[in-house]
Amino acid sequence: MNRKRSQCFWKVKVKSMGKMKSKGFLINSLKGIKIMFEANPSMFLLHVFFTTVHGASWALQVVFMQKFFDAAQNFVADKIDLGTAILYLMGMGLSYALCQLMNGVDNCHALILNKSVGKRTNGLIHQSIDRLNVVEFEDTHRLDFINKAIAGSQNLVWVCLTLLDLVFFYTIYFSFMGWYLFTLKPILGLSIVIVFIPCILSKFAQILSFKKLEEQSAPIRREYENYERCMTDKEFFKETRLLGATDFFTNLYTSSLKKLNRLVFIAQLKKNLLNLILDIVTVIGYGMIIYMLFIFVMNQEISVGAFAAVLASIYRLYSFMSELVSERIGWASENVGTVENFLDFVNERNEPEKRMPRPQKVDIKLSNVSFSYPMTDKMALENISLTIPSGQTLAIVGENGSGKTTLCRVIMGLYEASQGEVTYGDVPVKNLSYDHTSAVFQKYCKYNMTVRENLIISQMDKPTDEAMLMDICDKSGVILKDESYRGGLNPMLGRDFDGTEISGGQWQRIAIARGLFRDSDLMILDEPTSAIDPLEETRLYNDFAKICQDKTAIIVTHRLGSVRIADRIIVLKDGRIVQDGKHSELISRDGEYKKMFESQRKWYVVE
Ligand SMILES: Nc1ncnc2c1ncn2[C@@H]1O[C@H](COP(=O)(O)OP(=O)(O)OP(=O)(O)O)[C@@H](O)[C@H]1O
Repeated sequence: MNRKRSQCFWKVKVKSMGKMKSKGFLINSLKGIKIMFEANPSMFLLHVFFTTVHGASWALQVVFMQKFFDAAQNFVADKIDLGTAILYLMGMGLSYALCQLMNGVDNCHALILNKSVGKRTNGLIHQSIDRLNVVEFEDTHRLDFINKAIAGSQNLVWVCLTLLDLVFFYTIYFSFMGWYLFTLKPILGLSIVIVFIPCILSKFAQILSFKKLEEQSAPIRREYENYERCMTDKEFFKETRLLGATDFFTNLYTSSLKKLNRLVFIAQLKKNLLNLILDIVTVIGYGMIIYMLFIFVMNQEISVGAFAAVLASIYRLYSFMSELVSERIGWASENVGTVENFLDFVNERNEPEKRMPRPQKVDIKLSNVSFSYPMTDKMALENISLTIPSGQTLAIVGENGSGKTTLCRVIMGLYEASQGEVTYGDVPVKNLSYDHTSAVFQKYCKYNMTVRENLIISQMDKPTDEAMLMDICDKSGVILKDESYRGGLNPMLGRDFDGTEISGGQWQRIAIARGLFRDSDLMILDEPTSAIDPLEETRLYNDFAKICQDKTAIIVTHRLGSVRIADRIIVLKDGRIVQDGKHSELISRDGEYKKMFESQRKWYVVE
């Protein structure tokens, strides 16, 4: 059948498949087939038709081959004329041509079907990802599951096509051959089955042993891929080169690779030994079948045409059987787990959550809020009670790891509190959408797009004009007349698409401009100024205070020189609020804030 289309997908590595509780190939394939049918019913039915004709064309070829050889023998014996013999020859030629044509049509249509179904599966995956709670991305098991679901969305078509081919191609061909051989001589049908049994068993043994190999080698592969990244990845290689650590990583890489090669070598050795034994059994089996055929044809129990047709078909039967078991079913059974993940993932929540628009000009209230990240018992936030009146500028300060970023995310509703509640007015934040909220994160995105697109992406539906964008750039410290921005708002940023690479500080300013562009009633700056010098940071925060005059604003920073613009400062320590007040109040009391401020005093001129 030569279905080359699946080859590249067989290379997909599925990790920890053995740990997955699978509902099985049949049930998942049937569910997947339903999705394929719904994606494009006419194309799906056309594919079933092509596959059936393709299967039947191989059967037809066997019939025409027998007919032609019999006709040739009859022509030599003067029983039929040349015209009739040529007709049979043409019939055999046409059946061969039909086979090749259907092979091409079937494979090509499978690719087209894959594209069409791919649109639907990608759409389903994107919808499901859009519905995820952000905190789920912090859970590595959950991330693993999502990654497998994404792989499943790509594998679904090929896994389901395996079932369709099994029913509409292989079953048609094998049933015909079984019937054909049995009607010729029952012993022939039986002998072929006997020769195939060890072949099928050995293929299954190989699948199992390679599955085991995949499980054993997955952690080693991750290990050496990590060492390889440390030497070659854009993010790593400069520092690795500077540290002179390339040899160190090369040694680690080589030793992991050795471990992996050893595992693969043992598995390959077993496989080759098994194949050798199998080949011997098959050759003996073939020899016996050919001997039987010879005896039958000599005794005139079967015709010369039947002898030739069976001889030609034995190899094809074997190769189809081997292709079906080791390649198609082998690959499908390895990857059906990912399809199951995909089906589970897209069915998790059928209805998109309906969230209300976020109310504006209301107080934000946190009542006894605690939060812990997935896969850890440690509380990142503990029993936080806080009311942020509408229009207040609140600064959150504290040492590294005290919970500032986590608190911002809980306030925005990106993370749901493990205990307690966050409300906007009277409405729990979990029932609200993210509109009227703007945030610039510590780890902001560097979109490889134009300056204009980098800004307007925060609110695509907002009408813009050049002057407004220029003004926002100005307030965020994006100096468009700088060399980097030749072309004003239009130059492409980032190297991915041959754009201009700008400095870390410039990227941060672009991120701030993006945050400012979005219409918002709540604005959060989670330390987006680490790559900007302190004086420029102070200027930015002063501008920010003016922009946020009628908004609720939350700023997170380590540099206490900037927090004086805030109406109120809270100090976090180990996930708890330890101080709360204005700068002038906190500086006059002994406590965390004063300690932090004193240690930074040398940076600032204190009025
Ligand atoms: N993804 C995560 N999974 C588990 N724990 C996390 C995760 N992210 C943060 N934490 C933990 O939660 C606590 C609070 O982290 P958070 O990032 O909120 O602190 P922070 O005050 O913003 O730190 P920094 O000043 O370094 O940005 C820390 O103990 C941190 O180790």
